[in-house]
Amino acid sequence: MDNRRKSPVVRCTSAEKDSVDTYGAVAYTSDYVANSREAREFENGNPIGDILENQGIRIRRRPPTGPPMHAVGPFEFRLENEGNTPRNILEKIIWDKDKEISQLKERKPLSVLNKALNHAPPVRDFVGALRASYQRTCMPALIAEVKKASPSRGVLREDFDPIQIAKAYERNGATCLSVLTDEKYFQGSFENLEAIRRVGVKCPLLCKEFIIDAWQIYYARSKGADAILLIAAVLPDLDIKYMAKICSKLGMTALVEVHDEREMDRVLSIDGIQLIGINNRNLETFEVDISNTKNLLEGKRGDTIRQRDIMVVGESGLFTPEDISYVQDAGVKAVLVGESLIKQEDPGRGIAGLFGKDISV
Ligand SMILES: O=C(O)c1ccccc1NCC(=O)[C@H](O)[C@H](O)COP(=O)(O)O
Repeated sequence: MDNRRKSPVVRCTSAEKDSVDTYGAVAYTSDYVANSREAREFENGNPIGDILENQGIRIRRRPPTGPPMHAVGPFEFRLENEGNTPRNILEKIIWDKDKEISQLKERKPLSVLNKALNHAPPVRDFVGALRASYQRTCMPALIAEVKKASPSRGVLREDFDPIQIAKAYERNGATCLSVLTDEKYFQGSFENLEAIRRVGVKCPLLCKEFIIDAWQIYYARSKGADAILLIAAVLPDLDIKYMAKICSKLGMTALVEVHDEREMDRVLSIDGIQLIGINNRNLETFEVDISNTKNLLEGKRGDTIRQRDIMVVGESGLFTPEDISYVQDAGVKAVLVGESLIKQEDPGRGIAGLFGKDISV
């Protein structure tokens, strides 16, 4: 029997260690540390950097070397390290998130979070609610997004009251809510998530975050989240597998987001994924094209999804009843909508406008 995968000690070459640090594949502290890194080393015998490249992951977890600016000599000339400039907005968000999480983790280590989990509100069945809604209405279930601002559109709504918006969404037929928690780029917060649950909104809640560390899943649960987002463009397969496992242990749902064929194929090769989001927005360029949903659901991919009864969510750029019909015809059973609702004078009523009818009945 080959016991190597069970060994608790894994030695990386320095090149491997550098690429682990740069790409920052999840830093675990359990047996999984050994197993996942080991698995990575053994997968085709390649170092981590090559494995990520093989999976088409271009987003680096942190700058390759040193800080983006550094001081030189006694006069403190500041030099820009151009190699350390993020290649696109998604990479910039991830680099900032990485720093933010290391600080948060120091303040609230897992031992502290574990205690908080005992006081968290009970988990609601996010994917179950979407399935039930689709079966009941034969229309895509709505995940309505509580979103104040975004990097592509700036501030979407000045008079932003997350609790009133969440209540209005629920009253007007949303099945689930997506709550942005990133502060820097979306002006969201975990306080919003907590408050929405605390005031008695019953819709299951998706914590809309850039998850790059398993710690964030426990944190989201401690704040009342029922589901989290895993972005395939950012996370290697092993991270998705591991994080999806943590979700199911906590009773949560993982919404695994893809944007292109390659990401879809990667996610379909992972066992047990129940909910896949197809983002019509390219997070590197901000281009939005709803035909992306249709393209990714054509042919064999669509067949596999139907055979496995995977629920697909159409995400971003949905504004009209025609858009909803278009993605439904393509095969989605749920939609995730932010901008087109939040910009309405009455975001709750905006739901009837989006679907072309009142869906609260
Ligand atoms: O919305 C952005 O500008 C954005 C930029 C970088 C990363 C993620 C981003 N958005 C996340 C989402 O995909 C959307 O919030 C969500 O799908 C709703 O989209 P929309 O209905 O178009 O607001």
